[in-house]
Amino acid sequence: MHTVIVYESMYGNTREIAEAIAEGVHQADPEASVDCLPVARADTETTRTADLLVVGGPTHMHGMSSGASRRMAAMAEAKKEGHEDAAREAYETAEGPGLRSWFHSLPKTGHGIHAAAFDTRADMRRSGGAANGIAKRLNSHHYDVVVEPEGFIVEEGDGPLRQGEIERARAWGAALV
Ligand SMILES: Cc1cc2nc3c(=O)[nH]c(=O)nc-3n(C[C@H](O)[C@H](O)[C@H](O)COP(=O)(O)O)c2cc1C
Repeated sequence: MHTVIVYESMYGNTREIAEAIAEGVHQADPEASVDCLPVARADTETTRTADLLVVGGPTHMHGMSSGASRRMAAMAEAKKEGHEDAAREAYETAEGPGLRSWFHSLPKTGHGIHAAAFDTRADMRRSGGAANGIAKRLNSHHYDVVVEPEGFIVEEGDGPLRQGEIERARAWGAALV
């Protein structure tokens, strides 16, 4: 069993959730190999070998991020005093590929392979969340999306994650295998 988790993250919250999901998969199936990769490092060779593909990203403007929203995210961080390192990381991420362009290069060869979508978001009530768009794209690449898209909550626009979300992500990951 080979699980590949691909994430996009501007401020690190989605990365933390992705890593917790990886821990959950590993706890549920210690024999499984798990790759947890930022979108810039997730090439087609890695995804080609997955038996389970999990994809997640931050919610921007009620959906998946765009080039413009990622630049906005980096600029917002740069305005905050004491957030210089986070802003630098966010700018680097904004320069790299987002999930939208990653899906363009993902071969449509998912036939029957299990998949799941998640996002992080600031407010459940206001937002449809990026996970719906991710699940739609997984479906259009012929993956078999086996659970409802899931959202994990960040307390402020840039985090931290709400208390309990790491544990919830671990349990969500464990239930996938
Ligand atoms: C440009 C921008 C737009 C956002 N739009 C939404 C939104 O529509 N709904 C929401 O719940 N959160 C929104 N957020 C908050 C993000 O979801 C939050 O920054 C993200 O989950 C943090 O994940 P990350 O640390 O992995 O980047 C927005 C954030 C930014 C920077």
